[in-house]
Amino acid sequence: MVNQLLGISSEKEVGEIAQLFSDFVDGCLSVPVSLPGFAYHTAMNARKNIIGKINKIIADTRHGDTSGGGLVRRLVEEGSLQDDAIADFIINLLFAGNETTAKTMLFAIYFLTSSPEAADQLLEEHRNIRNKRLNSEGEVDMITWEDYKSMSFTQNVIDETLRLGGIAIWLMREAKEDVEYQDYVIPKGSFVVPFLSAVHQDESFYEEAVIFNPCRWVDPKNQDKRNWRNSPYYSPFGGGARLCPGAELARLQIALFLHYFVDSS
Ligand code: HEM
Repeated sequence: MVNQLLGISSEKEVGEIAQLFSDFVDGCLSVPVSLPGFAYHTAMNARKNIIGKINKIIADTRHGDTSGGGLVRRLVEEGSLQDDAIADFIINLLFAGNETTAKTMLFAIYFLTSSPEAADQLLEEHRNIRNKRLNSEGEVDMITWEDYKSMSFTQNVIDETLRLGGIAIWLMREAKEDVEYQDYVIPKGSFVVPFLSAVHQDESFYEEAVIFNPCRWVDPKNQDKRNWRNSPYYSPFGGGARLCPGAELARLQIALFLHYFVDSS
């Protein structure tokens, strides 16, 4: 993510930003006291440092540096956002796309450890892909888009992980007008919390809903539920105008992580 957004590839600098970012995330959920020694204070300093690094890339771009720079550089070249909006946008993307994807990877491994059959099937899929990529010198070629598209069981594992262990448990909304729902009226201005995981784990939609079973997604009766872009039964990436713009990227990252993880284990 750091590489794609900021165009930074040196391991040392990526590590430094990862640390600053981790300080920032920790402090965002702490008591907001900005005094030395408090997590919030550390977080605000970390945010300032990250913004400093983004501003340097912006300045370098303006001085004609065209090497690297990632999304920041693209945004400067496009010229449609003010500098402070670029920095906020990048921090937002780091925030929205970092923990979510990493925790989903963690959950996938957690669920697989208690489901040896699914783990074996996943391993077989990835061993087959790896064997196909073995070249005549006995080396393994880089994974391709076609390889990714062929990971059908992996997609089942990702969908099942997001169903059972989705990171976005609920969303926050405000009713912009009175809304009638069954026998209720939700008055304009109400704070509404759609509880995604309650739907994802509802026995009336999913048999043995609390069991991790990636194969449920090949069952014909679940096909109409599966489309995460617009299914009312399955929305780990939200829906409508605020549908997660990073969903495809996240799925790709998780699939690649699983590929290299199971292949090296
Ligand atoms: C497994 C990983 C991810 C999950 C489960 C996830 C989930 C979600 C959900 C449920 C929303 C909707 C929030 C709402 O409606 O209030 C959302 C929004 C968003 N996500 Fe993700 N996300 C993931 C990965 C990513 C990645 C990788 C990025 C960017 C690189 C990203 C960027 C965003 C942004 C910018 C929004 C706000 C969209 C808007 O309000 O218009 N997400 N995400």
